[in-house]
Amino acid sequence: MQQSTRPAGEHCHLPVVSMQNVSFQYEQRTVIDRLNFDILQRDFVGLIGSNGAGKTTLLKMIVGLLKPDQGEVRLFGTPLPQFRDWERIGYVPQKNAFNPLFPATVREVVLSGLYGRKKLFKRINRDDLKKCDDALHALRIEELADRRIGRLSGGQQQRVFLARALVNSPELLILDEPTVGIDSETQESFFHMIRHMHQRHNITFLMVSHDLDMMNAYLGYEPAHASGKLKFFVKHSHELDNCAETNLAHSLRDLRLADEPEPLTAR
Ligand SMILES: Nc1ncnc2c1ncn2[C@@H]1O[C@H](COP(=O)(O)OP(=O)(O)OP(=O)(O)O)[C@@H](O)[C@H]1O
Repeated sequence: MQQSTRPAGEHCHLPVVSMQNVSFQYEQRTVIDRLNFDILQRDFVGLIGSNGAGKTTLLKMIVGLLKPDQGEVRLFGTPLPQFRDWERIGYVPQKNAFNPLFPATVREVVLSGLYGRKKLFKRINRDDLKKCDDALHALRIEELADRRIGRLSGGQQQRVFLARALVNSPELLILDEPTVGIDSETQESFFHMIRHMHQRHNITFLMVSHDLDMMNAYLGYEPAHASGKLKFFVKHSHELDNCAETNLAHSLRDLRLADEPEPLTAR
């Protein structure tokens, strides 16, 4: 098994996710086998693998929904069992499907991203509403704010979940096939937006996608690391030895899905 060899620098390349010798089994069947891999600040990691390769399982372990059978996961340097700063992480799970009768509005779903795991009953203040409006604006769904989530199309719901993941201005955004069910124009616009977020907004990405064209165009053709059937494609937002540009603007307000997406080309 290959080990990740990239250096973790001292400045803006500290490990955001660190996986050491991580294994996971479902009922005696090994899905992840002694994985060693670090995601550094401002990396964009594209995770590719065939159906059943263990991609979703890995993401669930990183967000604490599954516990590794062996090895250790650290988030921002803290062992996962002790990690509490969940607002630093935005997660968009795969295939969010809502019962049409589910009563929450789009605004309520996006606001629920602010509560995190420790502030379930937090009162909503003006600042929260502003953050929500900015997230709705970024995903171009302001006009859906008062609609019931269960009555939206799959693609519209997906945008709502992205807005929910962005509402805390997370440092790490984890996306599990985020464009499934979204039309191809919106997909291009979405990729354009996340590339922009990666390059200009100091966000680290871990994204599962079956869209090889997009992955290859942005992240190249050679995976930086492979483990079992999982392949990790990595692009850092700048040269690893040039951290001068660390203080980038980080504002949701500046983000917005483009009307006319730019063509998808490698930088
Ligand atoms: N709750 C579960 N119980 C038992 N086996 C499971 C469970 N969830 C997933 N698996 C199995 O573990 C393997 C990895 O599943 P996982 O969902 O992580 O794959 P994936 O790479 O995300 O696949 P896909 O591209 O199809 O989404 C699969 O063989 C799957 O059948």
